[in-house]
Amino acid sequence: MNRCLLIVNPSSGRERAKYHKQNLKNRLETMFDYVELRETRQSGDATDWAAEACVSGFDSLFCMGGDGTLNETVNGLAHAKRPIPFGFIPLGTINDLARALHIPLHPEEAIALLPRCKPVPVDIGRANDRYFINTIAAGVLPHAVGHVSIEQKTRLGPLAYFLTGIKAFQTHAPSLFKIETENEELIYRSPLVVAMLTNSVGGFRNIAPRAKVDDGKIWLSVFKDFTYLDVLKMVPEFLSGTQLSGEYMTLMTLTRARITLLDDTPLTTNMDGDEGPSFPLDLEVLPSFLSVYIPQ
Ligand SMILES: Nc1ncnc2c1ncn2[C@@H]1O[C@H](COP(=O)(O)OP(=O)(O)OP(=O)(O)O)[C@@H](O)[C@H]1O
Repeated sequence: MNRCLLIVNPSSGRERAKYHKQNLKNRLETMFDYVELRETRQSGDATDWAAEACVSGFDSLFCMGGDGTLNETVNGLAHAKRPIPFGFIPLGTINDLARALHIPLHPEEAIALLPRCKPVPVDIGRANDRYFINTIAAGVLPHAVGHVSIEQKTRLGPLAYFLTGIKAFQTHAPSLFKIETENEELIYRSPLVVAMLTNSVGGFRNIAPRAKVDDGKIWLSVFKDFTYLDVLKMVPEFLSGTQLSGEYMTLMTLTRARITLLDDTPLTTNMDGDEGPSFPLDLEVLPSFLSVYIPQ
């Protein structure tokens, strides 16, 4: 018997799950003999249930929620010895992984496509003792983005992050980072460092457009220190979707790195849209570690 666990975060995406969960369960029941629906009540539920699903006889796992729910689910799967294939229905504001994997951003469309989905290998990243599937970032932008309110997200969607970021650059102070890779040790003063596994960051594809979910690489972008005028100059390039030039950032690929903050001023990190681990960061890519249901 084919068993599937469905994890739904009822609070994600302005509480829209209630409109889609039954439709999603019905659709999954056409693909699996048994579908168990569980709704999260608090932070940590999705991680615990995903880890448990891998050892209690479930064959696949689906989740519906925003990037936070997705990251929690990935962390549960990553801690398992043998992670089961998983799929997700995006409900959040940005949904970077869905964008990178061409999963429709509208839940109804994503649900309708499920019978045409197959599990394919996808890289994940480790940052200290946690895992990410999209990005880990540090600097003025992630710091400001972490303070975007639910009201702003509801009113403006992804634009809320963009406008907050632009505003943050006006008063930014760059930080001093040491980046130790497999081959070298680099020192940068930078307002923003982003490690990516996919080509979508904050809904934009300008930083590492050639990144692929299964290329076995972390794409590390270190932004150069720039003035507010530079930021204004960058806006049209950013909105047009073309890759940001070397004038604004240094882009490198690696499989592991240690990033140390050399300043005394503390800096938070943002991992897959929520607060991430503290410095120093030990990053490593785990190539093709998870199987994710993707439309074929
Ligand atoms: N029943 C619940 N009520 C409130 N919060 C919950 C509940 N279940 C889980 N959570 C927490 O909600 C957090 C936010 O969820 P998630 O990121 O999926 O939604 P979102 O904030 O709407 O999406 P996004 O960040 O992409 O805009 C999760 O990290 C999780 O810990």
